[in-house]
Amino acid sequence: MSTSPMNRTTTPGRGDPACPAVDWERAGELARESAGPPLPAVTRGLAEALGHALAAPLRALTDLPPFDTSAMDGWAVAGPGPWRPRAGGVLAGEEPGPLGAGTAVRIATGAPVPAGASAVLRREHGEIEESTGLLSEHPAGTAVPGRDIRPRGQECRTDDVLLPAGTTVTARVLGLAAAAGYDRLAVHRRPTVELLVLGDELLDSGPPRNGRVRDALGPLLAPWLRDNGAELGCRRRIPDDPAPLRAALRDSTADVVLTTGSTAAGPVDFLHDALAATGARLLVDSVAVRPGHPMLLAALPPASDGRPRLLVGLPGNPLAAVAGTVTLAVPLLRRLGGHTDAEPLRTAAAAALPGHPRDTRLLPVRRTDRGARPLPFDGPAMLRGLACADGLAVVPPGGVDAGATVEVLPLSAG
Ligand SMILES: Nc1nc2c(c(=O)[nH]1)N[C@H]1C(S)=C(S)[C@@H](COP(=O)(O)OP(=O)(O)OC[C@H]3O[C@@H](n4cnc5c(N)ncnc54)[C@H](O)[C@@H]3O)O[C@H]1N2
Ligand code: MOO
Repeated sequence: MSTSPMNRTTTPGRGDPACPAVDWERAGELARESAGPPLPAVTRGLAEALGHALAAPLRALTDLPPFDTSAMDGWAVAGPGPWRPRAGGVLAGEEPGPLGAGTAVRIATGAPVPAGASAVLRREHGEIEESTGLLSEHPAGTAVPGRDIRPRGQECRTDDVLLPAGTTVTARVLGLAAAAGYDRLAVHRRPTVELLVLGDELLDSGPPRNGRVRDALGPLLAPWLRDNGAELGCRRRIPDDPAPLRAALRDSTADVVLTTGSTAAGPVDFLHDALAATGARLLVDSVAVRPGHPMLLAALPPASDGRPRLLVGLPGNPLAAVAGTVTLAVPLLRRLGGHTDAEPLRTAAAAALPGHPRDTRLLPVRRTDRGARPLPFDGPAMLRGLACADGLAVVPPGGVDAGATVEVLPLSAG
């Protein structure tokens, strides 16, 4: 009997009626459950904390604003006018002396308001009369007590919880943490990921040629995974040969190994065999979703230091791989990294969204004023629709009528 790969007939685990495809929602739950508790907390400088999840609530280390602050350029005034202006002025960053009743001092936006001041009079509302040298307000009654003063503690008091644990550290969170006095943050360690791209037909540069195609998934997945809190270590191509794949699965020290391709029953689809040979345990072996149904999740034997290791097998067809990413990889990585799950987004369907007879369908859509609009070029091997999309509609079996509500998984702008 020939040993050519074309003669392989084994399809371990697949198409087996005793082992049906997992329901789409359940697949995401299984991915989260397989993560176990989030990875341990570590301390990081602000810039390094970007993309991690907070391991503890972010509590204010100060009142904000930390002192009564001028909201405008003008004069700090004490009591009703007219006022006698004091020499000099108060700039942001200075600590002014107290202001006596009936006097005023020039003040800049952001400067601490002197003790005794009752209001800030904007530059455009004050005038110094040449004859008397006194400052008066226009119109009268402008400098009511508290006007244009941001009172100490207006935004928060020391120890207030500003953000809960599990919040993803974004640029906006870094800004708030710095304002609240932080130099370092307690965050969860990010899961390390090794990305293995399978397929001898793949090219790394230039146009497709001689029956070969470009690797679209390496460039697509690396930033997508980082965006979901992964620390992407190694990204490499594995030849269509069982031995190097087995070695890669055995030797990887990453928390999560992500493979692309080789999930199905083709002549060189060695992933199932390699998992079996490595002693991996299949947790999900195909999901009732289109595209992407051959996706899989497995527990690899632990690392030498005892750390659990998981594997997500993404199908090779590019849109199917994206379906596997949002179904299994993203929930797994976010749970490992300690990120709180986002609330599901529901919106109207701007047009009928065609469904699969039995399985969930993930359909690239663009969110418009009238709801989620399906995009052309949504085949499993296509990326053209996805590149224009800002969401993936989760279309239940049978489809969604125009105007009906549908869940949408948002796609980041990055
Ligand atoms: N007899 C059956 N054949 C197939 C079935 C099935 O149920 N029965 N399922 C189909 C479905 S659905 C999918 S999805 C694919 C999954 O295949 P694999 O995960 O084994 O992936 P490959 O065979 O390696 O590749 C499939 C396709 O994708 C292209 N590819 C792979 N990697 C990349 C990449 N990094 N960048 C761009 N394109 C990639 C590859 O060249 C193939 O064209 O199986 C179906 N077959
Ligand atoms: O998963 Mo295949 O259709 O799901 O390309």
